Amino acid sequence: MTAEREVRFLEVRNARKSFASGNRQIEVLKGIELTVDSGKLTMLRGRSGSGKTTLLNLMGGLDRPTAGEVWFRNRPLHQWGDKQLTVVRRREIGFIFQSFALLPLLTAWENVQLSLRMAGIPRTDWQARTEKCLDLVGLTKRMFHRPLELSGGEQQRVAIAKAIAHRPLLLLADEPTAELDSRMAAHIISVFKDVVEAEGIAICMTTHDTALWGAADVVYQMVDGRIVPA
Ligand SMILES: Nc1ncnc2c1ncn2[C@@H]1O[C@H](COP(=O)(O)OP(=O)(O)OP(=O)(O)O)[C@@H](O)[C@H]1O
Repeated sequence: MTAEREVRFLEVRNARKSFASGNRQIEVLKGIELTVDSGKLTMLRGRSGSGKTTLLNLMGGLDRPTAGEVWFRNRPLHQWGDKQLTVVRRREIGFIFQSFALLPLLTAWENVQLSLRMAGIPRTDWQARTEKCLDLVGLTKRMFHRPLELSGGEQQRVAIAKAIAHRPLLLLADEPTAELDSRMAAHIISVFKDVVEAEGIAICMTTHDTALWGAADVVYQMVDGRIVPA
């Protein structure tokens, strides 16, 4: 009898990723083992070039490993084609990148609403969900401002509201605090903790900001394409 495998929310198993550089292959991920759970804030720390973004891309189905496995809710993303990955990304995953990715001519409200429209959420749900998400990130009073009328931290909070609006189960954030001062960065992390608690989702973010690690439920440290004890 074979033992049943415990199913985790997101599992990366012995993942490798190489890129071609001229006629050489550069191995950027060298056998990554990692799990991410719902209701937890997970941080990936490591120097620039250690492979954090490459790993995040595998976890979010933006790219596939050269070898190894990525299981998301017990489904093998490493075996999936582009169409299936696009569907899972659109429905179940939210992304936040370093640059805020807000549309400059739209208000905070309109930016969040746009992501509901893109995700195919029924129009009748837009108002309540937009209000809820902007409230969760503490921007109720500024929801009719355009990005340029908001501070960097406020813009990033709009980006969070936008990324969680369609109720993803997993939120991936690549250096979400890199362009913010330490006070704003701490605020963004407290918003992440509120989102984890209020929505019960999993958040995995990369950061090299030492001051933030203490707020994580789980920290993985990356060195040169490998996970080492944090
Ligand atoms: N598409 C690609 N083609 C070739 N090399 C790549 C590609 N993507 C990433 N790399 C290389 O892989 C290494 C790791 O990059 P990655 O962006 O994952 O690191 P990182 O830890 O996120 O760094 P940073 O903190 O600077 O964003 C780098 O040396 C980078 O040049």
